[in-house]
Amino acid sequence: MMAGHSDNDMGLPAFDKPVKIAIVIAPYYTAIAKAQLDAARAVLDQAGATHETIEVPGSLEIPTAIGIAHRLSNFDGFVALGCVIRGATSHYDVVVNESSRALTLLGMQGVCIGNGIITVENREQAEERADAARLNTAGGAAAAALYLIALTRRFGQPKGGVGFKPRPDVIEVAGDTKGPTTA
Ligand SMILES: Nc1c(NC[C@H](O)[C@H](O)[C@H](O)CO)[nH]c(=O)[nH]c1=O
Ligand SMILES: CC(=O)[C@@H](O)COP(=O)(O)O
Repeated sequence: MMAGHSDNDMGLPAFDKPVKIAIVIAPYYTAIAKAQLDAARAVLDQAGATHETIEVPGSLEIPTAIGIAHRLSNFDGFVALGCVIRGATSHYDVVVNESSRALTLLGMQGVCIGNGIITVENREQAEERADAARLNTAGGAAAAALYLIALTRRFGQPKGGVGFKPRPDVIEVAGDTKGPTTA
């Protein structure tokens, strides 16, 4: 799986338990969005992940939608897809900088997100990056989300005997340990 200008084909991680992904897309430019969606879905299907698609009006709403879905549902990770093309004002910088910053902040809190928001100067650059047969940035974002999920599962495995084990006859409720159960 190679994407963007990278020459490193890292392949895709393998999973022994199902992976559930949400693709959160801002279809601001419909043809670009379709190409991105097809590219991301192809990679997720190749990895055997299940996925559903959530649409929002613009890229600025993508982080909020991911935050809501992460808090209220049970996705293992997210693929953020959008396309931001510079216009005549500084609004481009707002959309680009704030959407990427918010996605990074969510990632630092442990949310597995592949960022496939295209940020470009013109339509031609957008088409080249959305095309799975060319730079395939959406496929790369899907792969990135899968890698972060694999990393979470790798380090999230139960530790082998490190630290104290709770006594089987004791139920701890929010730090207030109850005595042996009689149930
Ligand atoms: N100009 C682009 C936008 N702008 C819309 C914002 O993302 C946002 O939806 C609006 O400011 C309301 O909060 N969005 C894109 O995804 N791409 C653009 O080129
Ligand atoms: C990226 C944008 O927000 C852009 O489409 C807005 O265009 P403009 O700066 O000409 O208002």
